[in-house]
Amino acid sequence: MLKVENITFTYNVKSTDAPVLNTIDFTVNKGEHISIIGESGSGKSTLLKLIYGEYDLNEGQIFWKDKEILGPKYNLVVGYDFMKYVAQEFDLMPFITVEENIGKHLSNFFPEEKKERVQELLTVVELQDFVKTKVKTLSGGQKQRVALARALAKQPEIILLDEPFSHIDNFQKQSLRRSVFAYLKEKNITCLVATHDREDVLGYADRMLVLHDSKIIANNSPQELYRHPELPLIASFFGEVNVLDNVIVFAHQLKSTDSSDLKAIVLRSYFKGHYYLIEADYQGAIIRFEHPTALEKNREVFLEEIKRQ
Ligand SMILES: Nc1ncnc2c1ncn2[C@@H]1O[C@H](COP(=O)(O)OP(=O)(O)OP(=O)(O)O)[C@@H](O)[C@H]1O
Repeated sequence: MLKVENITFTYNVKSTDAPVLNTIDFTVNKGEHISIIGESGSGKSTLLKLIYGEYDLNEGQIFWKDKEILGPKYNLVVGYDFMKYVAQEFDLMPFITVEENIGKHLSNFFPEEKKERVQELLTVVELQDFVKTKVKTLSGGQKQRVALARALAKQPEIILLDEPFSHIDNFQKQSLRRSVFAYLKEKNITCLVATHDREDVLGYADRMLVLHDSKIIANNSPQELYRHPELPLIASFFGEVNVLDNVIVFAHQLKSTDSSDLKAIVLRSYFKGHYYLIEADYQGAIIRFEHPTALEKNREVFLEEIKRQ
């Protein structure tokens, strides 16, 4: 189990700046999949780096099982064998092949096993055709996949992923995500994923931690946070949000009807695939709802709320 106990961290200890993270406290069970979300600059990467032991904490402690994770003040070499961290910058060796990068820390005593292991990992990250390719010739997305495979090579107990699919194109993202996350679950590897992308979360995360103003403002399952978002910030992670009479209403919970008290004037329609997102003026403020077709500007619409599914 990972225990993060009341940690506080400031990059510049001498400054009077507010801490980047303030009394952060949570636990993660073995094999659990946690998503860390929050606006840009909310401290997601910093939290992963602290868990990895890259910096010294100002206050608090971090434990993996009974082992305390310590920063550079106490450790000559950053990091532990049981934990891997895949940063946004991948830190690969450019002049050797994909195969050599992934197998770098695997034993050479059993060359057949090593080859099989590398092959297995290349399948997980869907990079089978690039075994002998030199890393420097790969695209950003391909490098990101090599970094993922390398982190998995020695089967860590816990893996920290910072925006793991940010460089992968949309054509491959879905299937790669399924493959990597299924692999982590199957091997019971605990994972913490910092992300902006709700597709990385929904369907995969057991729990979401939401960071805001240096604190954790929510720590719950995606289902629970979707059904009962306490703040627009949390709700907006799941989709377009309106606040009507202090109640959070998703755009997909509003539909047009023949008449209602909620009268709005259409401003703009956005094509979204199987629906249009309509932006309308409601009492001088913007309201957004979903509609099967585009609606012409200045048209009057009446909206009603449908229950959250
Ligand atoms: N090495 C550093 N030195 C000083 N300040 C830093 C350093 N790294 C990050 N920060 C600051 O700490 C805060 C949190 O940054 P962090 O990268 O953890 O946020 P994030 O939530 O991961 O952001 P993003 O979603 O944009 O990646 C930001 O205000 C950032 O400017």
